[in-house]
Amino acid sequence: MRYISTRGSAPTLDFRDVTLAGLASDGGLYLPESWPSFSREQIAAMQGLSYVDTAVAVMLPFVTGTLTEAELRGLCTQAYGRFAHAAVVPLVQLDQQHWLLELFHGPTLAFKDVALQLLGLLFERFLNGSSQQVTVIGATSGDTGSAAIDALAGRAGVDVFMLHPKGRVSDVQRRQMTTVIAPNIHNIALEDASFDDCQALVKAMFNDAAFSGSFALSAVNSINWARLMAQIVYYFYAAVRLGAPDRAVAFAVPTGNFGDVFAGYVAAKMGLPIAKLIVATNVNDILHRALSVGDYSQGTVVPTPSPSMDIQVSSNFERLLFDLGGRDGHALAAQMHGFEGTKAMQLTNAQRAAANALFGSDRIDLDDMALAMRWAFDSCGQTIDPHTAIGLSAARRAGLGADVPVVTLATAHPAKFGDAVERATGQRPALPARIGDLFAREERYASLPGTFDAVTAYIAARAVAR
Ligand SMILES: Cc1ncc(COP(=O)(O)O)c(C=O)c1O
Ligand SMILES: N[C@@H](CCOP(=O)(O)O)C(=O)O
Repeated sequence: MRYISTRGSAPTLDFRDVTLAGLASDGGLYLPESWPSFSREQIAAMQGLSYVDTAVAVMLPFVTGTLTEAELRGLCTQAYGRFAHAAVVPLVQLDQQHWLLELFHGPTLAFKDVALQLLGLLFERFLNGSSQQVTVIGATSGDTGSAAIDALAGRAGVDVFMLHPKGRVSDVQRRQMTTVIAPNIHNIALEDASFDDCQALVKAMFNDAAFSGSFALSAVNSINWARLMAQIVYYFYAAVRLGAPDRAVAFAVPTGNFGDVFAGYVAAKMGLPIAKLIVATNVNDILHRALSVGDYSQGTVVPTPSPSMDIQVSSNFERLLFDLGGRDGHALAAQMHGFEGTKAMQLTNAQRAAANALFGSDRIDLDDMALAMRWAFDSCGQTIDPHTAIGLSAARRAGLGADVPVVTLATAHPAKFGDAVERATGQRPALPARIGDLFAREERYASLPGTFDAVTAYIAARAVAR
């Protein structure tokens, strides 16, 4: 399998190089040259497979030429062996129509572990025996950071510089990052910044020839193709359990950077019958505006109790526009450069119509988020986190036929957002025993102004030059 950039000018890469590369050298994002596809029989044959076996079946076409099936199986077994639930990602039924897919049983209690546990092992494998020293730069609104740090702490050949918006992640999220005291982990709290500012700085570092020429930069955000690849798996895993390929299933996805739901789009391209992908945003609603009225313009980020979705520039939307628009990289590069200049972009009618064939969207405010948390708690006995509640609220008012099963992706453990859960339900979820001492651990991080010069100077003083 070869990988091409959404902006049409970067070299095509194999799976190893695309995993280590992150952002493409033309500023675009990599995706496969073509989508692998499964027949109905191949999807039916996934019924009853374990999570690891499903992962191998779904991901093998993407790694062909770089990893053998046995190698991929070994990596998946190791990655998902660290999950605290035997099913890895259990499905929980809420009522006749609604299910939760619990993606938060990994080491850092969020869905990011599903991809980042594997990515950490891929880095180790691809760097093993090479003298290459990779500098990972990442941006986080709370969950990517801790999952990446858990996956990469102490690994040889990798330094991690993780930027988070100071004061805009939950205390549990911050401590999950800043209490990992390993020599290759560097947490940076950006002052007066949003996640979008952190993400823009990461992209600026990749796009700065002098800086990116000095270090072997790599990414752990969902701009890295391997992140999305690992997330495609759970759409197949859930859907076959609910009747696919004979029955189409809908998914409601709490969304920020459009990575998780783009993985669902890829599953559909690969042949999985998906009735609808419901894009659920909080009041930071750029994706809802884009999908409902074509208005993809960057608003000001408003801090909310679902901080991981406080995002107003959704990186992976570029991948969707590329694929929907006939994969014309040069046309898309012009459209994206326009957006980067004006911070606004109107989708064409053709782009909107193509997107609306599969996607629906909704914007969930604080009251509706709290109502969904209460409904799950009072009527179904489930404690859910604010991000999951936004997905569930959108799922329940999507108006899908009663015969369509709707799976809401439960993206984080409720204990990561104890204050918001307690406000909505009156109960404070306990931290799982494995991180029960989180608030007793020492924290270490740097606080920096959110400028390119301050951040690059900090990194340059600590990273290993090429
Ligand atoms: C708990 C949680 N839910 C939802 C999201 C949104 O996912 P995505 O950015 O892939 O759309 C994130 C962060 O990305 C998250 O951490
Ligand atoms: N919600 C994320 C931010 C988006 O990051 P990505 O790695 O999925 O692109 C976070 O919690 O950090």
